[in-house]
Amino acid sequence: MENLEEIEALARGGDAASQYRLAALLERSGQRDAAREWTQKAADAGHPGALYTIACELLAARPEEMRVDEAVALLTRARQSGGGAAMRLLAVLTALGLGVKQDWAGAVALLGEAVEAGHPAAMRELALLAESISGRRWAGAKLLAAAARKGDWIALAYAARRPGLMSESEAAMTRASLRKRGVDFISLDPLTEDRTARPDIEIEDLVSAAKASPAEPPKKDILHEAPLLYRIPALLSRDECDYVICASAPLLTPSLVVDPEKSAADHAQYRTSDGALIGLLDLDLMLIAIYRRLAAAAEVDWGNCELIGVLRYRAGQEYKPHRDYLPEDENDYSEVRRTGQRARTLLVALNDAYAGGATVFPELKIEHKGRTGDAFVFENTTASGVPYPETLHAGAPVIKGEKWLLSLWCRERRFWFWD
Ligand SMILES: O=C(O)CCC(=O)C(=O)O
Ligand SMILES: [Fe+2]
Repeated sequence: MENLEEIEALARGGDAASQYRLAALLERSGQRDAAREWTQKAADAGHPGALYTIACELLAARPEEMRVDEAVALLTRARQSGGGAAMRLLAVLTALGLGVKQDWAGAVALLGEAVEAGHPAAMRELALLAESISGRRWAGAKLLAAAARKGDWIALAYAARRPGLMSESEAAMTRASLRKRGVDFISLDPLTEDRTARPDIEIEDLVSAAKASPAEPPKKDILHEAPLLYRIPALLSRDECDYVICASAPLLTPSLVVDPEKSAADHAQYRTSDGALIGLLDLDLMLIAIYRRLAAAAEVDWGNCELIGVLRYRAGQEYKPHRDYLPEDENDYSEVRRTGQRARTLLVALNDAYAGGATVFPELKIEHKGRTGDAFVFENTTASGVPYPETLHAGAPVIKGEKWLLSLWCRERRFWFWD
């Protein structure tokens, strides 16, 4: 039990760690204004956690109110006093080119710093990123195991199914406790494949592996021309798909869609799945590397993409027939004019252990159901933005199991919300 009076006395005495602690306790008991004041005091005293908290608030604002430069200044101060979370967020801003010059290698170096500072999520992120970019499976095993030992739940989920990273009994216990905590959206069953690990790989080598440019997407398999529809098998690996699922699972809410009758975002019966949008503060370098690969697969500039969406359909849930281009009415039209239409849609099957749930195009007589990691891309409009009504499509009802789908809508022109 913490003694609130004692913490408060220390906080009043100017101890930054106690000020930050007190702010957290006040926040938890709903005293937001008092919490904010103590966070500010702790930040003024240079506490990295407090500086990071305020920077996140500045970045969570609506794009036109986002104070990016101030956030970068706070994060830079936090980084100087060893704040791993700040280093990790600076890495994201550097990869995006938001408030700082865009620089992938510089971003990975910042992530490496966060790893050296012992930040558990950064350790898991670098391990999986290096594997993903270099294609060297298991290369990050040792770092992943270290992140798991520090309690990072995503690292635990990966480590518990990789043979040899934990003892059998430890792995079984970990799996049971993850299931109890509701982590049942990815399979925790041990993998059977051979381990080709190089368990001695060092952080430095992982950092340099992760700095490489992403590989070109594999070849496409064209299903229809004008409107163009194509498949790219195995665009993402299973580990990458599970990463997207883990990142979005805590963000799921009942879906919002633009109802074509009302042209307003509404909790409609139109789409009955749950959905998540991966926003700025949810991103990390692994997700950004995936994002860039998705844009390349959809053959659009990354800046033209909307946020990555993830949909989870349970048995009986569906996405009724619809078109992805935006209705040209007063609500959306100025935005459509600025960014262009939703010219292309990219879908990636994040899992495949379910029945039903195909994506169907009744007018084109095309039905698609991907294996885990397969991408499916279709044009919604001509190259000059004229809608193709025959792109009417639906996510058929799931009959058994859960369907997890990544959905990315791509505009004709630049879309980044924070532009
Ligand atoms: O669930 C599906 O298969 C279709 C999803 C979809 O149409 C969309 O995300 O725009
Ligand atoms: Fe759609």
